[in-house]
Amino acid sequence: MKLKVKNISNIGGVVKAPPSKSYSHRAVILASLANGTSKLYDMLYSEDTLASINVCRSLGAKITKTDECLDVVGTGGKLHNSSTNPIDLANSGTTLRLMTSVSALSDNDVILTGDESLQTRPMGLLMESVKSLGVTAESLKDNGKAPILIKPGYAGGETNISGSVSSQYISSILISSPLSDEGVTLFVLPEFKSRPYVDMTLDIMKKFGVKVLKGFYIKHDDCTKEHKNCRIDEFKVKKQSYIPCDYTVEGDYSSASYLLAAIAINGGHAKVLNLFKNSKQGDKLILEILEKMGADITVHDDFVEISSDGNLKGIDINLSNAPDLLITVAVLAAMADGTTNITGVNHARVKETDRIDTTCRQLEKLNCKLEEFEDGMSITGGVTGGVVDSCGDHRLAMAFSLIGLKHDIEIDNGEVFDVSFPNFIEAMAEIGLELELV
Ligand SMILES: O=C(O)C1=C[C@@H](OP(=O)(O)O)[C@@H](O)[C@H](O)C1
Ligand SMILES: C=C(OP(=O)(O)O)C(=O)O
Repeated sequence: MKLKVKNISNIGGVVKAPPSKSYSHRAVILASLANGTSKLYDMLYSEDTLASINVCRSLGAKITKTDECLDVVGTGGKLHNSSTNPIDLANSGTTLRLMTSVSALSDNDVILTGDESLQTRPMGLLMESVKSLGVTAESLKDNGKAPILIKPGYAGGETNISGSVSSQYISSILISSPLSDEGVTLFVLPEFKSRPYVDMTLDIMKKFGVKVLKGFYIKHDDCTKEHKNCRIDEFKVKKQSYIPCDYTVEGDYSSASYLLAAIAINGGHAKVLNLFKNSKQGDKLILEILEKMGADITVHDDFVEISSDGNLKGIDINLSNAPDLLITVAVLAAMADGTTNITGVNHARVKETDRIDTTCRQLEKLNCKLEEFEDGMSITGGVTGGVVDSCGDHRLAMAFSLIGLKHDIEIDNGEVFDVSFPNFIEAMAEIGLELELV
């Protein structure tokens, strides 16, 4: 279906950010591993988080959605796979990565797979790293990708992994490690990308009663100024149990980036509720980005206020810790004056799509001047209207719809926002941008 603008009226107002996708995945997985009943409030029910709920059910958690919350009776870490078929995780990289290590706690085989895009997501480093922990995870097509067969058994011990491809591997090992036979010591080798997602993992593990000891070393041989190429992080997780917890999911800064960017591009004033000042989400960086581009941002304890006159300027920005902002920032750049240089996002090439490639190709269709690099892109402001394709990537569909504030745009395969932000159309309408699927 095509996503396009139906009407634009009085851009601005008050809107609630949807619940965090990353915390929703983690909440249901940790509650499923806990010994007893957890109540999860304000969960995101999107295609991706439903994949996590479904796989947790298949592995033995009793999960009921009530009017108030998601009720999860956990397994105490004693998993059993009731599914005789491969478990379909649809488009969700987070579920595939986090559940690969967790599935080794099952007393029978588990096969995890997903849609065509998910079957392109790299899994090799994770499978290799958990081998040293006594976990057998193998790619059934022998290409380092899903479908992945995970055998029972998780001894624990010591292992290391490069942080340069996906932080989800690190979160996966951390989440599963307290339930291994002897606990885990994990070393993360540089460069550690998307680190705030691991901070979020540690944050919610603590809420579910699990302690992780953190340390780091500097390996001075090839030390650079920022230490980013010589820091080795260490995480020590003793054998311990998850304690059930009543947990409320905070708002999502990645999803909120579309709401905030709409105001920045068009001009206007809005309050976006449910965004917390002390959040651990790396995508909070959108606030700094918008401010640097020329919007006025006020951060309150639990909401963000934005004002803009619609005049934005290009900036230099490293998105190594906030790769999900890439397409939002690229669209902001295309609507700004001057040049924006985006760096640090080689890992955005292995997401739902190769996001550097897909974003550049779609912007080119709108006559945007840009240069593509291995780890980012340089974009000079100025676009026309036109027809683009989401390439099946939810963030591409949502970000490109913002161009509709100034130009006629149609996004083919535009319905994919259900992956992370099912009420995207309703939320955008609340701030005056009425979109439709035709
Ligand atoms: O752990 C998570 O919840 C996520 C980690 C990030 O992936 P990488 O660590 O692969 O960059 C991010 O892009 C993804 O949307 C969600
Ligand atoms: C990369 C993303 O998610 P995942 O890795 O869970 O597919 C995303 O939501 O942009």
